[in-house]
Amino acid sequence: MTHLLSSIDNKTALGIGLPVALLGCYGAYQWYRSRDLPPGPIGLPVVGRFPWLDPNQLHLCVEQMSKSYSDVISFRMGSKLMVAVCNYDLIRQMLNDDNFTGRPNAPFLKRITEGCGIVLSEGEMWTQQRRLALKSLRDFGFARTRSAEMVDVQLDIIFELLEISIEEKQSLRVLDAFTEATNGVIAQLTLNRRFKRDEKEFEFFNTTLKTFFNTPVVLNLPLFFPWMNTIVQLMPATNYFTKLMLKLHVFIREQIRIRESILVDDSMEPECLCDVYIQEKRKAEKMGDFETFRELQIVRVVLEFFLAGTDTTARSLEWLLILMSVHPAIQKKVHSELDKEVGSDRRTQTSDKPSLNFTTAVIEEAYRFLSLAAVGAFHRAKSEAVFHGYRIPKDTIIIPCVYASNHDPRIWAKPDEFYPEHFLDQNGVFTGTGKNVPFLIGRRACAGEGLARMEVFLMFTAIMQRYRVSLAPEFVGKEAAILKGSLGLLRKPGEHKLVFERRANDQFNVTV
Ligand code: HEM
Repeated sequence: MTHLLSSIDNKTALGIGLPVALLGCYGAYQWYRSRDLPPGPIGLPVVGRFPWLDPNQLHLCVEQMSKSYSDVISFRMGSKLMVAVCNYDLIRQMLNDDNFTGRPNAPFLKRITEGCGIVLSEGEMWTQQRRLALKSLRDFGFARTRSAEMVDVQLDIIFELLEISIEEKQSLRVLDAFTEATNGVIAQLTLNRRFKRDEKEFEFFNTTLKTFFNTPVVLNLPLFFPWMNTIVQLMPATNYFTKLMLKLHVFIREQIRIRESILVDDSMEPECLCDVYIQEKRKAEKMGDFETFRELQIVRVVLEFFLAGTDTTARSLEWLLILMSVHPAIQKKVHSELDKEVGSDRRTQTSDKPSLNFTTAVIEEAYRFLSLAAVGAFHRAKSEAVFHGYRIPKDTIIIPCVYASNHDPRIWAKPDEFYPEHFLDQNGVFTGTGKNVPFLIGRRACAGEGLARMEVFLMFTAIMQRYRVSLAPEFVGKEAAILKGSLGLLRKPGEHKLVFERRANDQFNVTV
């Protein structure tokens, strides 16, 4: 009997003691792992903070954690240590440090890119490709006259669509029209090609790009759970999306062939980014270097300008029109300024910017308020470092939280309101972009900022010159949900449609 009792006691003791001991070990391990790290919430074994993070509103979760802990916080997603930086000065300091210019190792994308291109590359390869891409785009009038002419061509197409919607008294989702327009601009800049709207090749390209933007999140999970890599590789979706990307590669390769056949003589003036790369490739090969400008490199750079430069710009325009619909008084002030400073017998030009203080402030405020790339693009610590007094281990994933910085009440008078006065002085003069970081800052900042700003300014002002925009009646009252939207790679507005009206009368005619 005594023996039986003592055996029950032992079992009970084991039943309670073992979990307590395991928990104690886990706690001690966590404590050891997180010594000197930025403060932050503890997560669960294996999954880390995943169960607490809403991927559709990740920017708000990060902002909330930073309010509870500090401007620099750490937490785990799966087995990966994440450090989020939520303060302008610290973002600036971090992104100017070469150690934080790495990119996380996303296995799905890495298999496709093989380290080529700009967006995911690192080190010497990245520096070289980025410098050349920026230089060649500047040389073709990047953000200057030539690109402005390309925008004009695209505007004609947008106006055609808006006119049809007015004639047919239909409400409209504008995103597709803007995506086509921004694709058109990039096609001309990178490939010197002007696609026609209904051209089969362009339709295929547009649709494939659009599908790729909807790559399921699960394909990128091995970034946080490396043990999932093999499982994800075997999934049908991986196969489907890899094939899709390779189709885009084939399309760009065909375009490179066309440019190569035109560029027969090396002394010919390059006409687009692709030409510059072809000439550099030929030069390098003459010197025996077959790696730096191998064809995949050119393919990736061109494709990345489409991937990074179309949806971003198109979404900014879509959001701007939503904001004008939700704030009719602000829209009215934009109309008045455009009428007074530009009139109705020509389209706006970039040179009009200095006289369009209010409109420029509205655009800048939209960039801030939206913070389109709300959690930026992830960076990676290339080696262990001390930042702001905290230890940042090698391979930590860095989140430069654009949204938290752009909604920081220490910087912005009304952080959660759409308030163009953030960028105006007492005399109504535009004060400059200040601490607004929609394109991020530092060594890896957006390579297309100049082009994006020019496209958004010219397209938005041209539309405002002609049209008044409002929410379709069935969406009135749903403004809060539309503005809240959700976060994929970029912040998307909630379900909505817009209605356009000609502003003056049917004779209103703005010519180029
Ligand atoms: C409103 C439009 C746009 C926004 C809000 C935007 C925002 C951003 C952000 C936040 C980054 C990440 C920077 C970092 O990692 O530190 C980025 C990177 C990049 N963007 Fe943009 N972008 C826009 C338009 C464009 C356009 C039009 C192009 C090209 C024509 C472009 C090309 C790139 C490239 C190549 C990178 C990668 C830079 C690198 O890794 O070195 N973007 N962009």
